[in-house]
Amino acid sequence: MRGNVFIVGLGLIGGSLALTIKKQHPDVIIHGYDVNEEEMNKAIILKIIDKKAESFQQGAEIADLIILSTPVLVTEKLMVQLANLQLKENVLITDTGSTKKTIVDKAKVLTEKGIQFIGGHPMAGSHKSGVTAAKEQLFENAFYIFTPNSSQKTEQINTLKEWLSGTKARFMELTAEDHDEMTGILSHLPHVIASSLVEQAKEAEENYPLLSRLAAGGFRDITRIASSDPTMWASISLLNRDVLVRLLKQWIGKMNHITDLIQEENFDELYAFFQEAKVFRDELPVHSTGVIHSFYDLFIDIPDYPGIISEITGYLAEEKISITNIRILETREDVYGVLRISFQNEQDRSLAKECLEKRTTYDLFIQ
Ligand SMILES: NC(=O)C1=CN([C@@H]2O[C@H](COP(=O)(O)OP(=O)(O)OC[C@H]3O[C@@H](n4cnc5c(N)ncnc54)[C@H](O)[C@@H]3O)[C@@H](O)[C@H]2O)C=CC1
Ligand SMILES: O=C(O)C(=O)Cc1ccc(O)cc1
Repeated sequence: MRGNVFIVGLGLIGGSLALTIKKQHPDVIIHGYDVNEEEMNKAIILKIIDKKAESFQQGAEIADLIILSTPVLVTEKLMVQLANLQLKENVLITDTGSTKKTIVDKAKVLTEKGIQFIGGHPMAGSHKSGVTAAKEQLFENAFYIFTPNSSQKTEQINTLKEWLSGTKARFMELTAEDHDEMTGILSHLPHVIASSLVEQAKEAEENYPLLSRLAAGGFRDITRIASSDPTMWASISLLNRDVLVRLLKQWIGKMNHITDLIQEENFDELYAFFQEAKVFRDELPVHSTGVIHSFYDLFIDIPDYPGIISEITGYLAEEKISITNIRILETREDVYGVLRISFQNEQDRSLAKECLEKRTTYDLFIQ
């Protein structure tokens, strides 16, 4: 592909898409725009974009492809602005927002003027934000959902898929309604719950100052996503509010029921509740990279002795397996610690697992 790609919102998602598009289509010029001047400058320094647009209008008017990767409430406003600009005749516009129904509805302001808009949502990411977190492999193997309207031609969708082929994502088409219902269940509701668990712990810390230090294991796993950007999540909660409010009421109903079971000391029904959840959770596909999975992490139960980390990284280095991050997750009361090593992709993680299985006796696991 050739031409000008204009990316608005140079954060984790905009930056990562810029990298994948440039890699796949080296002849294109990637123009970037962000209200935060610092993010734009970082994007240039890190070679994530080729040029800073002089303004939203200037970047939009020369573009063949426009990608809106801003918080969803902002995206809707930018769509209205785009409808009033002199865009190229065949420009294709897409977004990356985590909600789709209201955005696709808003697209009428564009389609009425003959401008093509196809809603998009790369369902991979992380709790990190900003252009410095951008990476080329972010979307590899993840689902990338499109929510075209009924009048959109296959040719336009195929053109968008071609632009985005460097993501190596698995493209899927859904209605905006189905998209918002499923992401509500898998992503938006869990985010609200994760943040509320953290809030509850924060309030309890006044009486139990040791609480933060003890927060490990399960609590950390279930609340990781509470570290995500608050502007992004407040916007998502408002735009998917009908679905989210319904899901929250359903969840509160379930929690009331569980509360009753606990109060009644009803072991059998509590057992059934935990058992059903375990069976469904255990059967979720492990290697998929939907909303549920976003990292290529390998966890290693290591003995706590000096030199252990260099021993492990040494084995990986000898087999030329690169790592992107390394962290001791928790120091437990017993002898073992858990080392988490992150890799760029599934292949590197499998090679690492094989390498360490061969060379060590430590327990390895993938979440
Ligand atoms: N973070 C994630 O894991 C995922 C996020 N998304 C969606 O992608 C979009 C972008 O998310 P992230 O990249 O994570 O956010 P981010 O916070 O890393 O980046 C968003 C960028 O938009 C910029 N921005 C805000 N208002 C603007 C405006 N009026 N004009 C130009 N730039 C503006 C911000 O300064 C920021 O640099 C959101 O709609 C989000 O719902 C989709 C999939 C995953
Ligand atoms: O960090 C995680 O696990 C996420 O859930 C990332 C994420 C955030 C928003 C999306 O719309 C899709 C993926």
